[in-house]
Amino acid sequence: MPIEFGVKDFIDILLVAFLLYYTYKLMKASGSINVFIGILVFILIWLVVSQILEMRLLGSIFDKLVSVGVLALIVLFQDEIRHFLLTLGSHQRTSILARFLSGSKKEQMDKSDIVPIVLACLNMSKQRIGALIVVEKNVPLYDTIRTGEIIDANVNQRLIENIFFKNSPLHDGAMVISKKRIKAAGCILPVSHNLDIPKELGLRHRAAMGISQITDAHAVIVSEETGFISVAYHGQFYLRLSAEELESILTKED
Ligand SMILES: Nc1ncnc2c1ncn2[C@@H]1O[C@H](COP(=O)(O)OP(=O)(O)OP(=O)(O)O)[C@@H](O)[C@H]1O
Repeated sequence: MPIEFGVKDFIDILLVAFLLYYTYKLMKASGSINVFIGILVFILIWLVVSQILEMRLLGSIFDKLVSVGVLALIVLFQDEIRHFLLTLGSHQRTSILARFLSGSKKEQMDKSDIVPIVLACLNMSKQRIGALIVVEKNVPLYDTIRTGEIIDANVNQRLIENIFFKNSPLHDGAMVISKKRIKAAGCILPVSHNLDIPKELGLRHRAAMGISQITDAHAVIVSEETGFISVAYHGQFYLRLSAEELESILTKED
């Protein structure tokens, strides 16, 4: 029987390849690449046992494992799946639809909101005051805001510095800036388990990376140890930034 191969099959293969590549990238970023390889090896053995060798007993055991395995994978990779869906939902084209459905207006940060953040970071960097500031973009940060103390104030350089001052009760944890307002401080962020993060970067950096992997927020870090200013964005670090570089990253549209 001749095998028909049309444009539809080509697109089908291309989409599967893209899906596999994206899964690989997500798992690499979250440090679970070995699980990805394990799954591939399992699928390969399953195909050989049940399709090529046609071993019925072992094949039926593997079939059962595969049907339960899909559920297990959803539980195991809920963060990665969430990130994938968030990335889809926070893409510029789909965010218009998301905003329409949620009824919230887009409030773009302008220079007058970004400059106080940059100046505060610069001052804290000089004084070696540790800070972690998450700037919301398209994906709402309600869950993160709920873990901290609500402030709801205008973005103000002195207020930012005051909050992160060592003896301030809210200096621990992250500040969240949303819709041109300092919404909350002392917030707890999800810590990234990525094994590729350099050992010298501690929990503050890992927490910034964590939130940048599951949302499209900018997470600005001022290191207490070195005074360096860095940003985590879309699962990538931009380290040792100057004030100008920080301003340009925060101003940049997706
Ligand atoms: N999950 C988290 N969410 C929010 N803030 C966190 C989280 N984990 C740690 N932090 C903040 O980071 C601080 C600890 O920073 P740590 O010294 O471990 O990190 P670091 O990346 O080495 O930063 P630094 O260079 O400033 O020392 C905590 O005091 C806390 O304020």
